[in-house]
Amino acid sequence: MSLLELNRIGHAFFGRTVLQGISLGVARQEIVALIGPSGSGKSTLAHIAAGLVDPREGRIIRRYLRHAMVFQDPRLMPWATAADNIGFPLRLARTPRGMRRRLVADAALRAGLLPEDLGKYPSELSGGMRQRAAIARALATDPDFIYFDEPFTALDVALKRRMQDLVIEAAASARFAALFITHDLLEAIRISHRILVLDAGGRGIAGERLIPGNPGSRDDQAVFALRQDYLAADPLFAHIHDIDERLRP
Ligand SMILES: Nc1ncnc2c1ncn2[C@@H]1O[C@H](COP(=O)(O)OP(=O)(O)OP(=O)(O)O)[C@@H](O)[C@H]1O
Repeated sequence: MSLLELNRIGHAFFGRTVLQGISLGVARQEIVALIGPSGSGKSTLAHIAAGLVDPREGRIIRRYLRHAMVFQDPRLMPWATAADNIGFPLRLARTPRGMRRRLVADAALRAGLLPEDLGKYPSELSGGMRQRAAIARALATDPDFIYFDEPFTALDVALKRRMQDLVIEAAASARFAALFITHDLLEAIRISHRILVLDAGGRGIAGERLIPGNPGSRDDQAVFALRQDYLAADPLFAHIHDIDERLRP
């Protein structure tokens, strides 16, 4: 049974249809990448799935216990240290201070932050460190589902790769499921079990591909080769680099 189920979701902003007839499911411990052209409604769909936006149509079934979100912008509070940022959702949940400190330290370690980084303010952290703090904040509450909304788009290639590995390792050890939104096909192939492609005109899911092997077990050559195959020969991926506003009627 899926942890997250979307049934025929539709949405419009100011009368303009953004999403139509979107149905998808994410199983326990499954990482599903959602890919689609810029403006095709990926973020809107993640916001709807997470309950931040009410859809105009459709039904959402959430069977997970706790979700967390990681956005492209780390969204850290500038006046709070990394530790206080990471611990913020725990504070909201009234987790006792001692336990909070332990959970923050553990999440920070898993996200690749050093103990000395925890006392720093966001302005004292690099872009990569800030994103690590955002991931640590997500991991701290021990979610069984995480929404990632293009979290690494702003990072350079080498850092992006390290952050992808971090997510792959964290997902394997903490056993969370994820909906991972990206417009980077290579990232989708590296990180996910399954790729869903949004229709370029917003009319549902155009199709899906199961990626052979498990995230973390695929060698680079296979990942690059699969990306080449998809881009060169698979019609499902023909429009993923379009800007959909130009395609819409
Ligand atoms: N709050 C809003 N009010 C009005 N229009 C919106 C709002 N949020 C998104 N849109 C519009 O809905 C469409 C889909 O936006 P969305 O951000 O979901 O797409 P996306 O696929 O995530 O794009 P990108 O890959 O560029 O981030 C866009 O045309 C966008 O301008």
